[in-house]
Amino acid sequence: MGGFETRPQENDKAVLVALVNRDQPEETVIEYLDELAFLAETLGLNVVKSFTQKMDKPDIRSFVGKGKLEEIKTYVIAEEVQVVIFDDDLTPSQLRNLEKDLKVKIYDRSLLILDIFLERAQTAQAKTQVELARSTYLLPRLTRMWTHLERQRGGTGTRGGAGEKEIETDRRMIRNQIAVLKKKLEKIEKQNEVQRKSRGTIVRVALVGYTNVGKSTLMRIMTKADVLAENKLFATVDSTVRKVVIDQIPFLLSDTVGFIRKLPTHLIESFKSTLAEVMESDILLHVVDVSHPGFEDQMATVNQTLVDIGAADKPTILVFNKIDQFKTIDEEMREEMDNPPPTLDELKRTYIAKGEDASVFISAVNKTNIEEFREVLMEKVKKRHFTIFPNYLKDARY
Ligand SMILES: Nc1nc2c(ncn2[C@@H]2O[C@H](COP(=O)(O)OP(=O)(O)OP(=O)(O)O)[C@@H](O)[C@H]2O)c(=O)[nH]1
Ligand SMILES: [Mg+2]
Repeated sequence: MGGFETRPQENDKAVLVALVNRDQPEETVIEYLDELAFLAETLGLNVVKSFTQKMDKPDIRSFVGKGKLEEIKTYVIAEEVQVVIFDDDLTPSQLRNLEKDLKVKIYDRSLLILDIFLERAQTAQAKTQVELARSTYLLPRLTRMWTHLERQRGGTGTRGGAGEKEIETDRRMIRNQIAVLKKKLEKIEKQNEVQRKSRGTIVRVALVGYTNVGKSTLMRIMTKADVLAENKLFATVDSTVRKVVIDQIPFLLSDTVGFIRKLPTHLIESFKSTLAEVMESDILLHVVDVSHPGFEDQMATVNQTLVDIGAADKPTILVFNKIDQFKTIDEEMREEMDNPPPTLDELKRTYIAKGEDASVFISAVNKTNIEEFREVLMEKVKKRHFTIFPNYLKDARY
């Protein structure tokens, strides 16, 4: 049959390609590649190898240098690799050149994330948002291959290479599609706004955090609701809001899409309305996977994303999750190391000393310290609640 499908097939063989900064430590590089592999595996791909090149800036023509490209090409042919995934966004011309040189599906980080979102989106709103972000991303990147792919996807199915004319027709089609999606989204957003307003004044708490840290698991514990939690990146793409009542005080708890490094900007842009739950909330629960070696980087990414969406100044509780998985290095080894990683106790002391935010250390899966977490949360919820309703308990009693 020949031809390519738009999206990689389950179990397609994939290789990863990333640039390494001269001053990046080895562990960071491994972590970043692991994350890219996790993204690819979330989409069902079979990652067989990764290539890195020490370079501060990508090559204008082909992202990696000539020699590295040859090396990748040799491997791709020998091992019958079907997809090559680049860790950074490719420019339209890099994409074209790489397609020409490697003759397999070329993906980049953004497109991978967009496709995961596309697969995961449940509600009409999330679906429309992802389609919009994806179309906006693809518009300047239409190549002969993509045009061919998108046509197959849309069922128009032209066989053989598409010409410049067809690319132009497809551009027009995608532009129209973008306009339609935008209108659709506006309509959905209006409905949602009405819904959000009709909830009245009630304290609103939002779970935020890097992807896969345990937000949905915590949501499930707090609400006993059936929320999907999975060891996959971006298990949650839609927002869920539930009412919780603790100590007679009601509040709304929302679970939403997780953040990640280099989240495509189009995606943030089109997810702004989903993130409205975060923007309009009174209190943030910033969940952190403390067992992840890069958790502090992840926290920085989350904080930056919160700044980007204008939600950085809210009262926040840092919830350090997965303490059951936290790896401690034994004393003897620790003494021999120049710069040993902190123990859990040291971490606790550091974050308590920082003191701007409340912090708790829990295991959502083992339900460790959940009581303490509830107390810290309720203290903040009550404070907010009584600012909104100074007479609440009095009214309730009499
Ligand atoms: N060991 C351990 N695993 C946990 C804990 N909490 C959650 N997990 C696991 O971590 C994985 C991700 O959990 P989720 O609740 O889906 O994470 P999330 O933050 O909602 O992830 P996204 O929706 O993908 O952003 C699942 O496999 C959970 O079972 C914990 O306290 N300890
Ligand atoms: Mg989730």
